[in-house]
Amino acid sequence: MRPGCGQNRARSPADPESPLVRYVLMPFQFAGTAFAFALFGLGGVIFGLLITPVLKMTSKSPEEERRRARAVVRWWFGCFVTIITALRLVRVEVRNPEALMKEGAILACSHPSLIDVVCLLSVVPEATTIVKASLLKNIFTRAPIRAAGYVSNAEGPDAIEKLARELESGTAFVIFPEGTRTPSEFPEGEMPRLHRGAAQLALHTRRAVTPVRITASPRWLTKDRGWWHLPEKPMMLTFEALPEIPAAPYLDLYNATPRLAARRFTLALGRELFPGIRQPTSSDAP
Ligand SMILES: CCCCCCCCCCCCCCCC(=O)OC[C@@H](O)COP(=O)(O)O
Repeated sequence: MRPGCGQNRARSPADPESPLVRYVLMPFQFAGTAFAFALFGLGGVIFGLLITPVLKMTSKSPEEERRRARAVVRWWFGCFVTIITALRLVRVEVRNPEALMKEGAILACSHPSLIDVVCLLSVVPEATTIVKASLLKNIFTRAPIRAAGYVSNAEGPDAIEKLARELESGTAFVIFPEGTRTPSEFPEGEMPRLHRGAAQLALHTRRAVTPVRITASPRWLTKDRGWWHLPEKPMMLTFEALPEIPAAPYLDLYNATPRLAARRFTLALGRELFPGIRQPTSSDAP
């Protein structure tokens, strides 16, 4: 037996990792991805021109309008994931979907790829999220974001109350505590510094946070490389909801020093999202 032949197993012609399939597929993947992104943006424009007015005219309340807008976004994101999966660029594994379906859950996630948020919002039944303020100025994304009532990261403390009401009504909240995509490499072996919004919301509402460890391999649609750097084999995107971090053990501290409680809570979250990676130094300073 040749050494290492376990790793170099013969590939069937249909194997998406075989070089032949890769070279035949690549032009289709390239064109298909460009098409899917164009479709994504076009969807955002059509949303503003057609869907928003229709939702306004046919919904009985602003809540219903928002719920239906979220359903449209969810469906559209599902279509996008289907296209990208059909192009053999991504494979999705959701380890415990039931944890993502829970009403009123705070889902705090790592963010290895631009597409993980699209995938997650296509899975969670009724969800809100925080978006970069710039997306509210972008003509391709602003209409659906407004209609779906997603929260801008430029909003102040009022957002906490708004989100607390949403959680109360059963809406889940998807948040990426890094505030940006997870870097390809951790500088100096330290995990990124996490924002404390998820912890603050959990402590304010006395709810648990569900850490959702999202991993991607090989990485694609990262912050440092354009979408045209297609992955050599389908990116395996894995979603794993971990045991909830309850708010209760932090509430006494929260009543005395809210900032410190939020910091400690966030450290616990970081340990779950990035196991074995060192916390940023001085992040537990009072
Ligand atoms: C016909 C239906 C049309 C629907 C069109 C959908 C377009 C809606 C856009 C919703 C945006 C989803 C939320 C994204 C959250 C967000 O803010 O993502 C930014 C980060 O990931 C990346 O940040 P960075 O790594 O710093 O670039």
